[in-house]
Amino acid sequence: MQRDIQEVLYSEEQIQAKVKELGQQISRDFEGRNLLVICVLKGAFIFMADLVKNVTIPLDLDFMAVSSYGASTKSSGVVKIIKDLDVPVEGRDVLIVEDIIDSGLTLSYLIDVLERRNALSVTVVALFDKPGRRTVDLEPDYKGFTIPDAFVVGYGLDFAEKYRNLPFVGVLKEEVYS
Ligand SMILES: O=P(O)(O)OC[C@H]1O[C@H](OP(=O)(O)OP(=O)(O)O)[C@H](O)[C@@H]1O
Ligand code: HPA
Ligand SMILES: [Mg+2]
Repeated sequence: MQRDIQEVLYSEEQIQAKVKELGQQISRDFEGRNLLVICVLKGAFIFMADLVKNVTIPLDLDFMAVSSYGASTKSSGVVKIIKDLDVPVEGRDVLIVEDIIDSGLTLSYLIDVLERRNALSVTVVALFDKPGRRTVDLEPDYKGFTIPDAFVVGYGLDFAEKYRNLPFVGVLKEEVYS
């Protein structure tokens, strides 16, 4: 697995430090609110687990699974809901937890869905932001790292379902997917 990585962008330690910082910020900003944290599966599962351990205020959790990449390094452009939320979002302060914003299509679709369901507020935390590839104008409210225009894997992020279990994030060698 490690042999397929061209370059490590962020180590496990760097990621953990950033996640802690984000958790503390969110704890302060959402104090006294009716917080519902939504994990966007599958990619965000590790980030979500580490993040909520660093949030010190009460919260509810739910999961939504969406997919648009499949076994490609480019978005299909079609965001599919594979699993929907179990709870209504009406009147809730919703925090969407994403591993990465690339084209922005997944997030813009999700924000639209949650707003149409009358969430009180919709906020986004993304660990990685790849602004160079954006096709939809969109900025996360909380961001971990800005990354270059390369396909990355690890810490939940996959290529064709592999590499999610790497504890760091790195650039995948082009020969692996071309
Ligand atoms: O900004 P975008 O171009 O929409 O890309 C970001 C989305 O793509 C990935 O999900 P993917 O569709 O690969 O599903 P997965 O999380 O199950 O891997 C990633 O986890 C984000 O949800
Ligand atoms: O760079 C990426 N890596 C893995 N999954 C992704 N989904 C969008 N961009 C990426
Ligand atoms: Mg994926």
